[in-house]
Amino acid sequence: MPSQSKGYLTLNVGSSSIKFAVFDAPSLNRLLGGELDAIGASTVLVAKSADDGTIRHEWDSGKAPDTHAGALAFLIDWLVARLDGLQILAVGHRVVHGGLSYDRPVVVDEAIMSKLATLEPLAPLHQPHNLAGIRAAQSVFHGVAQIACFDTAFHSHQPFVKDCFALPRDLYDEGVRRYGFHGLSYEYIAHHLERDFPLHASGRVVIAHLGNGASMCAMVNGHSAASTMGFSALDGLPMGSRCGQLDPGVMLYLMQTRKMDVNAISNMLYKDSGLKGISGISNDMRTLEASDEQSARDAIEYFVYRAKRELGALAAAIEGLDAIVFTGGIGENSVMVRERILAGLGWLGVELDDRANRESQTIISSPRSRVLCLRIPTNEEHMIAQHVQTRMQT
Ligand SMILES: Nc1ncnc2c1ncn2[C@@H]1O[C@H](COP(=O)(O)OP(=O)(O)O)[C@@H](O)[C@H]1O
Ligand SMILES: CC(=O)OP(=O)(O)O
Ligand SMILES: [Mg+2]
Repeated sequence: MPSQSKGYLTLNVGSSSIKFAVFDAPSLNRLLGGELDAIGASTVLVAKSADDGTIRHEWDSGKAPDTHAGALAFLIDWLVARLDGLQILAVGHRVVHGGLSYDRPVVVDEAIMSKLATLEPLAPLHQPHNLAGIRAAQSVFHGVAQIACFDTAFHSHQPFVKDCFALPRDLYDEGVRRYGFHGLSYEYIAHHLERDFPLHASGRVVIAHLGNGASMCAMVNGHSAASTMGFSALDGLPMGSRCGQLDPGVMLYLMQTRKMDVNAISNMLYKDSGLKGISGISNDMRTLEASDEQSARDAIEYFVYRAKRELGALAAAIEGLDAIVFTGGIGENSVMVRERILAGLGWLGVELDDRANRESQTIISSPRSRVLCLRIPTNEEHMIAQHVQTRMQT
């Protein structure tokens, strides 16, 4: 990396991955970026430098960090060794939950850290790791601004009916509402659409962010109008290891009949459900697609079924549909999942172009399709860097 220059570091700690990138300031050209993928299963670090050189780091058997904390500690050391004199002006962090208080990026201080920690129970697979990322960066980049960018911010300021639950009203006032997540990803896609598909960007779009965490967002004129995720990062679509939408009666049953306590239920819903729970094999779509087991097929079938169902519901919520965008680890990479979801949406005017889908082109619908279907890789790190730069300039 060029010494004497200045830049921003961004950290995006997801449920199965830690993505990172270093950007030059003020151009926001990416100097280095990559991810630690499949944390806990078969952690691997893959990164790309600005000249497109690929760097791959694998560990000897049994030596790979198998927790987010271990992966983070490794990554920070690894990054510092590669900065080569680059001055980090600020570090931007994806923080999934901003609660009622934070609807835009903030420079964190101790009071904010404490407040964000109170939201950990609403996103236990993310929020503690997001805050650990801030602590780790603080300990290496002394005195450098740590800026939290929130997944929830893109969905904030919805009208009452869109973010309430039909519960006693005082719970709403206390903050028990639908927040929605993956907002940095949706915001990035919204900008991309505005640039490359302006007509559709000003219309009604459903973005399917399908990764280890999965949600959909219905957008009207570039603004979030509805999301499948709610109060916590559990609701909506089934995910790698999270249940998605669940009848609250099941929770009562687990407590009353199985006598399960909060920890046991939390572990089940966050870590042992979704694709992993149904298949009994893996949370990872790659593994399930490669498996011949019936339970793996069941898990994929349920994922596709719920995706079609939620897509239909969101199209109804925004009274029509002009475009669908696939993004996230599954949305960007699984030809089969995209094909199967779209094959069930002919009634909405969707017509897939098989070849374009197989080739993972940007436009994957046929020219006759009434709804434009797109595959657009997300870039939460770039969105964070944009927020960081804006925040540093104000
Ligand atoms: N080539 C692929 N084919 C199918 N699914 C994939 C592929 N690559 C990644 N995935 C899926 O994407 C998930 C990771 O999604 P990603 O959005 O990067 O992660 P996170 O939710 O942790 O941010 C993996 O767990 C896996 O299910
Ligand atoms: C909110 C969420 O589920 O994030 P991720 O997809 O990164 O796990
Ligand atoms: Mg993610």
